Amino acid sequence: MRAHPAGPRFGEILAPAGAPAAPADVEAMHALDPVVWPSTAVRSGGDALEQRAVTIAGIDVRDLAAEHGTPLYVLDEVDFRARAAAFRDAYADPDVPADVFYAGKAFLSTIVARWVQEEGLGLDVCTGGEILTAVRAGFPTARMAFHGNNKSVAELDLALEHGIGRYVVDSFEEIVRLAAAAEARGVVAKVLVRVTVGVEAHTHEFIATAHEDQKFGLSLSGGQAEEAVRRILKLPSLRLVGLHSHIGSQIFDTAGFEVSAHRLVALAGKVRDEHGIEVAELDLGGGMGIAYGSDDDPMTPKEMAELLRGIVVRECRALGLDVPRIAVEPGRAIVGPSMVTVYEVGTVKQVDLGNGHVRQYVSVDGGMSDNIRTALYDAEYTVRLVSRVSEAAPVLARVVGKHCESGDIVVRDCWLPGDLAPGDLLGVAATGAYCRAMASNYNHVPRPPVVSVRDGVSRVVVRRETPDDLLALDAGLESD
Ligand SMILES: Cc1ncc(COP(=O)(O)O)c(C=O)c1O
Ligand SMILES: N[C@@H](CCCC[NH3+])C(=O)O
Repeated sequence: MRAHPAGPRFGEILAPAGAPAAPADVEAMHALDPVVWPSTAVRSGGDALEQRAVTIAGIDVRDLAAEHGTPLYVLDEVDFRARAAAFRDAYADPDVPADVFYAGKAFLSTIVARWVQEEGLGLDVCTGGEILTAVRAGFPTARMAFHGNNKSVAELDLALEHGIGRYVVDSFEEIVRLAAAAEARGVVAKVLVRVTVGVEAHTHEFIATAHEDQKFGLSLSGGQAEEAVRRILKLPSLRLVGLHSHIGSQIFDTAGFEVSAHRLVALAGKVRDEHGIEVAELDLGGGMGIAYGSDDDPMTPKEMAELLRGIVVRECRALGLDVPRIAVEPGRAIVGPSMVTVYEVGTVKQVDLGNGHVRQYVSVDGGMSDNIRTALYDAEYTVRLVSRVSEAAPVLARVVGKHCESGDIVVRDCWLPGDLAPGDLLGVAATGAYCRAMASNYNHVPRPPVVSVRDGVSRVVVRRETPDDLLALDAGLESD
């Protein structure tokens, strides 16, 4: 392809220190790496460059933007279901029965809960709000597990009322609260003890959860986990079914899972020795990493399942334990890659970095209110011009939001065509997990909708908030 007449030539552009390498050619600048983008995302055919917009499930993103507005989260149903099914199949070993719970905290709506049910998965919930969403979807409550370090009495009662299948208890206080609530209802709650296994997971500090100095779980090394088992076994309204550990999120290094599985089985051995009972279930949590960029190389569900099964079986044999039922709770690994956020470009501004480089600040119509992950965790994303293809040479760019905050960054360092202009659409890949779920109304910005796409048809999953929705929360000037 020919280079843009006005700009530098492809292949001759040097990136400043710390920035990714510039794309080698027009194709690379527009490529949709299947590792990062949902499975049905492709550039449409046609020779004219403007025809080569991105389609998802056969729908042109320009049509999606025209119909639903921007910013817009586009959820690829086929991709979501395929990932859920891949987890289900990976853990479907007749010799070692296992359950896969989709972690609804990553993203939950009634439609998504229905897909999860139809694909044969269970559901991990951690608040009353998530429970009510799943209940509204008619999700079988026996296939739900209730997590959280500070479940309120009201939430526990709500869960018991709906017959939630598992309670992952996180503190001594919760054991007392849950036992009392179950007793008052005349039911027996099935519980797993959330164990802090003391693993330093290799991920961002804010999303690591099994090292000692944090709020989740009952410490293994401090003896609290064993003490929790003792207390549960004394309470007739609770039934101990298992042990649970979740080491963190966006993890690539399997060593943490291995150590965690090893320590949970060792604890199961101690429980057997002290109480003469074998725990029936071992839940190893979620946290499986996904590719946000082409360099990320996550394990497949199958590889991960084989690894975890292997460890649990081996360790149980060594201790003479029956192999318990295994569970995992992937959230990000199912919904993360299935969603793309589509933004419209507004202001484009150039800033001279003083080192021979210029940075193009590309402002979009959303930002940290629909994706807080870059600001919060230094997360990295892949962005593409999705409404057309451009032959302009790439420029070092930063995609920023519209909020009153300089840290309002969506994609910190990327290369985008040098002719980006207001009205162009950008797509940010792999925004399914913890983006809409953690969205806010900062600066009174209404949260974007989630629209699912399949076979050329789009469907609103969560509608767009309106300024009226936000104003309705304001008590107004009249106090009556
Ligand atoms: C207990 C528990 N299970 C599952 C998950 C899901 O994690 P991920 O979305 O990284 O798979 C989380 C979140 O980190 C969690 O806290
Ligand atoms: N919210 C975090 C993950 C935490 C998962 C819940 N324990 C993220 O966006 O990566």
